[in-house]
Amino acid sequence: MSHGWGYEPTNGPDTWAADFPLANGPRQSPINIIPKEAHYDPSLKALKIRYDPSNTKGILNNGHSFQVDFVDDTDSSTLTGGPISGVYRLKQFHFHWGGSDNRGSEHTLNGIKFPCELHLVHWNTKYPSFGEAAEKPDGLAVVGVFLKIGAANPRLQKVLDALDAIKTKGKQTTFANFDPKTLLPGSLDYWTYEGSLTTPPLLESVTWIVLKEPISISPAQMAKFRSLLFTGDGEAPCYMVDNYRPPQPLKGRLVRASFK
Ligand SMILES: NS(=O)(=O)c1ccc(C(=O)N2CCc3cc(O)c(O)cc3[C@H]2c2ccccc2)cc1
Ligand SMILES: [Zn+2]
Repeated sequence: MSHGWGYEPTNGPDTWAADFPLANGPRQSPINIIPKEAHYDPSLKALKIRYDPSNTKGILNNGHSFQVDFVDDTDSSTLTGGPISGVYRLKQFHFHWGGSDNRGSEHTLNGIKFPCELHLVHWNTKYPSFGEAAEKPDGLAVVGVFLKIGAANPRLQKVLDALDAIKTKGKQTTFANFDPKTLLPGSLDYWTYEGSLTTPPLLESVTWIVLKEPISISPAQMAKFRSLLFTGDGEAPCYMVDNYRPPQPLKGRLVRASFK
C-alpha cells in the first residue's frame, strides 16, 4: 500500500499533497487542541471500550510505524458510546514518536508536542470491512493517547520486548493475548472532532477521540521505539523516528470536550 511516501524531507508531510490532494482538505488531522476553545458537550456519552486479548493477531513493522493487529471478524473488541453511534471494531493500534523527547505526537495541546502518541483504530460495523469503512465520513474512530516522559510503563513492556523481532520494514512476528485496554489512562475524559487519517491516503473518515490524560513512558522505553528502522533488510538503515504529521488547519471545525 505504501506509495513511497514517508517522513523524510523528500517524501514527508509537506510533499504528500502531490499524490494525495486530500492533504489540503476541509477535515484533515492531526490538529492543535486548545482546551479553552473546546466546547463542553454534556450530551457526549462516556466511552465504552471492551477488548478481548485473545483477538490479538500479530505485530508488524509497516515501514511507517509498527502496529499490533487484531482479529476483527466479530464484535468481541469494540468501541461504543462517546461521540459515536453504533459499534466500531478494533482493527489495530500503533504509535507515532520523535527523534527526541521534545516532539513526536501528532495532536498537540496548546501547541505543545508530546514525545509519543498512541492510536487505537476502530471501524464502523455498519460497513462490511475496514477498507470500505475507511472511505465513509463516519467509517473510522481513532482513540488517541498522549505519552509523556516519566516512570517506565510496565504495560508497554510486552510490546517493547517484541520490537527486536520486527526491526526492519515488512517484518512481523507472533504477538498474542495482549489487552490494549491496559494502555489507557485512568480517566477516559476526551476531546472529539471530525478528521482524517494522518497518513496517506489521508481519508476524511475519522472521528477522533483524544484522551485528556497522558500515560507515561521512560527514556529507555522511548529509545526502544527509536531503535526500529523505516528501511528494509539490505537497505541503508534509517531509524524510525519523527513519524508524525504536524497539526493541520482547523478550517472552522468544532472541538468538543466530554468534560468541564
Ligand atoms: N494515524 S491514523 O490516522 O490513526 C491511521 C489509521 C489507520 C491506518 C491504517 O490502518 N491503514 C492500513 C495500513 C496502511 C498502510 C499504508 O502504507 C498506508 O499508506 C496507509 C494505511 C492505512 C490505510 C487506511 C485506510 C485505507 C487505506 C490505508 C493508518 C493510519
Ligand atoms: Zn496514527
